[in-house]
Amino acid sequence: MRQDVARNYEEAKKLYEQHGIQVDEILTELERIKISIHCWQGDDVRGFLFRDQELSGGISVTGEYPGAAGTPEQLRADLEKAMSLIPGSHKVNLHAIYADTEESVDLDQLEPKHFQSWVDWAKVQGIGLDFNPTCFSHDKSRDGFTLSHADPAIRQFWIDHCKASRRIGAYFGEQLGQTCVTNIWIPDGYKDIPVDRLAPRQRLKASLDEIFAEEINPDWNLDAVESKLFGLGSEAYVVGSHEFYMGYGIQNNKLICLDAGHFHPTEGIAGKLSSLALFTEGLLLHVSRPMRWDSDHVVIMDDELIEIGRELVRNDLLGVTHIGLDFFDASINRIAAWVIGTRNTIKALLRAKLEPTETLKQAELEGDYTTRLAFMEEFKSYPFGAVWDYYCERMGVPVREEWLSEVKRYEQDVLLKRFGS
Ligand SMILES: C[C@H](O)[C@H](O)[C@@H](O)C(=O)CO
Ligand SMILES: [Mn+2]
Repeated sequence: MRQDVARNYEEAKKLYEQHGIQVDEILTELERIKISIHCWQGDDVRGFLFRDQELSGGISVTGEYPGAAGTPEQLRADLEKAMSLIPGSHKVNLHAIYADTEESVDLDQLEPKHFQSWVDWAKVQGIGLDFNPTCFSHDKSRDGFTLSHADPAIRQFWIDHCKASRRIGAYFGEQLGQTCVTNIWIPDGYKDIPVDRLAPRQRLKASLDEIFAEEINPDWNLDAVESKLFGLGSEAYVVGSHEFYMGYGIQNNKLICLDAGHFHPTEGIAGKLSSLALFTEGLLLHVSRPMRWDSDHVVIMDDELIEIGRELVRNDLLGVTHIGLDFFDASINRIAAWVIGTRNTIKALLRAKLEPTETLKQAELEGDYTTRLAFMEEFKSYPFGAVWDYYCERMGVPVREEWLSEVKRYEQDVLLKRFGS
């Protein structure tokens, strides 16, 4: 243990302990929190199944930073490098297009065997896997509709893909001993104002009912549904809106996924957690950063992230919340993107845990809003950074910005040597 890090930690601890905040215990709790790291930051959401398909579905990756992973082996190596710089043991979130197979197989025919290399790898890493059907970047989603498509044959293709995805998720859960969350997001929607908003939603509801009809052990797989307000090309209407999935999820006992970029530009998700928690058995988050639109920028320590951390901690929601990341930036080193976004997410949780929650709640209850405001403001400059540094050192990952030189070295030794970089 580095002496400067240990010394700063001891000083910080004294300050927090004056307020009854048990820092050592908090660090033990922090170790247990898993963040689901999204594989798609590593290759700009291209996947391996259909390398010639353009990214579609109203999402977009911009930037030409060299070194994107081009094979499953490269993507896994990059994830390993990122995870070696992030404290704790986490999960990796896969999309169906990341199947690792020589077979030419379409989405509706996917089986667990097409992901065996991922499972083997996850076992070696000691991590869990999460999963997502890929309802975009495919010939059958070219007109922007999938599970709500008016053509029953196309709809059936996507239903079968989602059914296959749940079985793959269950296989992950069973093999790895960690529940897999399989999250359904579809891009379906209209660019311009529709006449019939109801019929596509009726079809989506019927498709979901068929997808979820098969009973799957909830210890292996949990289903989630992800809403959206608008996308590129679906500005006027999205079938799977927040209201739609909130209703569906509550009625059918599914996790409701809140993506931080899927609401009105100034609308945050933090304030929604306490309401949803009262009516659902669990939540899934896609921690992202919208900038003017659902731009999926790398997560930074901004007000929204701090507030999400606080809501999870203050309301004791960490036990029922699956925290996933969802951003993709190709204008910077992709491993750095993972490291920055994941470290920030964990750091925001630590920061929230280091607040005097009981004191704040008591002050609020007593109507002493002066104390509430004073404490909230003063704690913003308490030395949580010293606690974070100690946590990183204790977990065997680089302290502060020291991780960056590792990433730069990997870029020189590995990323820039990749074909096409
Ligand atoms: C690739 C992801 O599944 C996708 O980003 C989805 O979760 C989403 O947020 C779409 O806007
Ligand atoms: Mn998302």
